[in-house]
Amino acid sequence: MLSLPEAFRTKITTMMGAEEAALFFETYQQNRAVGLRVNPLKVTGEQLMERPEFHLQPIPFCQTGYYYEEHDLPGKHPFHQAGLYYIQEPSAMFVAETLGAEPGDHVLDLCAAPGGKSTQIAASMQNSGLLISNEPYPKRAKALSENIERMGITNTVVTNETPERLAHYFPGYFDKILVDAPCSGEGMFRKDPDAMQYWSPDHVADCARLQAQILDQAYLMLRSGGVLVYSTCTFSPEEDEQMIEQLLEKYPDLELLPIEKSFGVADGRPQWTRSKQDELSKTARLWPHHLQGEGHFVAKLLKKSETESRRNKTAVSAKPSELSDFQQFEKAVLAKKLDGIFHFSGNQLFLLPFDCPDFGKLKVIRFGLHLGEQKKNRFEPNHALALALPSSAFQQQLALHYTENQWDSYLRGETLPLTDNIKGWTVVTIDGFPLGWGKAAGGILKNFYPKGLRRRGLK
Ligand SMILES: C[S@@+](CC[C@H](N)C(=O)[O-])C[C@H]1O[C@@H](n2cnc3c(N)ncnc32)[C@H](O)[C@@H]1O
Repeated sequence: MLSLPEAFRTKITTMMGAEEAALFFETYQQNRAVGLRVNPLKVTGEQLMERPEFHLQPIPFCQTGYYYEEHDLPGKHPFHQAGLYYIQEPSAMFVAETLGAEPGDHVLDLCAAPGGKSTQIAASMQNSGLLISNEPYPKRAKALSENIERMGITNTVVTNETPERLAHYFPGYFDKILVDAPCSGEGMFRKDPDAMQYWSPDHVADCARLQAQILDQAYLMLRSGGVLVYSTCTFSPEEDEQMIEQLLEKYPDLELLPIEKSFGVADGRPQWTRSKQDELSKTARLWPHHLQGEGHFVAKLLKKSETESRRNKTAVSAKPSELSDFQQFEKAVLAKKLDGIFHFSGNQLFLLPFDCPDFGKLKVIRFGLHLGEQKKNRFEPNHALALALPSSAFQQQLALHYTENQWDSYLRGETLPLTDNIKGWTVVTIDGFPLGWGKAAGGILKNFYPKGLRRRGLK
């Protein structure tokens, strides 16, 4: 049994009443449910359910979500490295479902690391349109960028910026914005007991102040007719219904949209606000005593007025003469031609979606698909390229199988023996799904699995 902060217990009991509070506290004596979200850019849920290594049950409030059993250890399976799924707390999966991003949209995920929701949003956009996935803390932005890469996402620019600087570049630009705000984390005490150490009524108030500032910038960046989703993983009304109450008072052109609720997803609680207006029950709460998942709050808003947008230039294309080494590589190694804006950042070549804007002086960690590096008179592919395409897009592959040991050696960075007489860049696959690059010469495959991702003792 977790020992919850006393002030938290008292607050919840006052808010809910003794009867409901008892049901709520009871959940802290039970194990939490664990989930993974299948990556539809690469695989279907049915394909994974057929595998004997996994014991999956659908999560009813997320189309691509599944509960797994703890002993399945999906984080250690090579399919994880191949980006076939993202391990994610089940309730968190409801948030991106609510945003409803579609192919062709311009979407901003303003507080995005480590990327659970961004990877879900990009999947629902089927890699078409533009997602800007932002995180202000550099280390967290790096983890976000790695997850975007692992999941084979190509329509996303990862930025490491403050909301204020982004708003300067992108006023009135986005069709959809997600603010999955930094919060007091009350809903994650079971998942992350350390969060209890930081909890205090003052911390709740500090979080609420920061959330209001972030929302001001998100509002500026939303176009007229655009949709803003705000979410937290906390129960405190100051960060939830009261935050939305204040937002609606400050911006009368925002309107709450209904959220489809079933399978235990509950209404927001207007009775925990000053105005008690019914409208606030359109927001959603996910409670651990109502469903198999942790605590979350979600609100969905529509912006009705115009914000003047700025004319963004389009990202700069590489000159045809700069692309000759890449084109030679493309012809020799890939089975299909790539299309989009080819863009150099230093000597790194990226492929951007066609209408991608110029990012000026903003700090960008990843521009769309990282194709590789222009070396002296040759082109070297990036890991991201192996993970973004299906195995059929490569001319040569070394096919590894889960039931054999070689995949473990590959992920540790070892060279692999070859039986075929192949030469040059080769994609390494695990049961047909790309894992990374190798380069064949003299009967062995030199390992190009990125050093930073190599692990010891995966099994
Ligand atoms: C709840 S977490 C986001 C989780 C993420 N959306 C996901 O699904 O994986 C909130 C994030 O907001 C970031 N953050 C903190 N201060 C911020 C600010 N002023 N503006 C934007 N993001 C901020 C935190 O570093 C953290 O990564």
